[in-house]
Amino acid sequence: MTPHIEAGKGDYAETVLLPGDPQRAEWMAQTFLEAPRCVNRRRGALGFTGLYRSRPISIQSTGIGVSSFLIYAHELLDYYGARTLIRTGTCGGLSPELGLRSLVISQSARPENTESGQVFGLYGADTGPDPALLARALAKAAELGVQHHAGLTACTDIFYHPEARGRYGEAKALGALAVDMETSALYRICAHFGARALSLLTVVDNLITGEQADYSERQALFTDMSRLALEIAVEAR
Ligand SMILES: O=P(O)(O)O[C@H]1O[C@H](CO)[C@@H](O)[C@H]1O
Ligand SMILES: O=c1cc[nH]c(=O)[nH]1
Repeated sequence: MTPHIEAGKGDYAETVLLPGDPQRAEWMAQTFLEAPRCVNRRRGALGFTGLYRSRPISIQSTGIGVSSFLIYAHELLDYYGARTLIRTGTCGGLSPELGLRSLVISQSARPENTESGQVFGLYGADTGPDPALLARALAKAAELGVQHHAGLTACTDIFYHPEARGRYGEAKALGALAVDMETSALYRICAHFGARALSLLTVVDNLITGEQADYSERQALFTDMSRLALEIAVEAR
């Protein structure tokens, strides 16, 4: 076990899907995995291991923001031997085309994180997803007929910001599609540990139009993202 995870060594698969929300982790495990087993309940950060297409896959919730995310990612990579981390997160759309339920494949993440951004400077240059995982995601999405947007995403530490909709000017000028609170950390920490990373995000609100998905209806939005992540995961070796 680790300070934040009660599972034993060997309880996690080498490939771990990472939603922020523990309820999404539970829904994904119960909906898509065969014989899902809960391996972590500590602090309510639910984690599960089961089978998808006969291959062991884990799903671990990571909480909100880089600080929480890095604790789970670090312990999975450093102690549990995870080699592939695929985030299945939510995000806010940064252009009107990114309506509710749009699926975003993050091809690179621009950090607006404060302290963690400085610490990540110690880890080396900016980085993105594993190229092979990204290529597989694009191919699988096409094969499965899953509509998606692939491109730059922004990553922030601050959900409620005084500048509200006026934010992300620079990122938007660079073409950023959406914003979340963990993807740049995922790409950095996996590069540091020599592991593979990819971030898939579903739009649950739009910062330009102001539309928002109701929490109670959200799970229905996550089917495409979850299936795509699992189809990519079973081929990750
Ligand atoms: O739904 P998750 O995966 O937690 O992702 C997004 O939702 C949270 C904010 O509501 C942040 O963690 C953000 O990145
Ligand atoms: O980080 C996030 C996630 C969802 N919606 C947002 O506006 N930001």
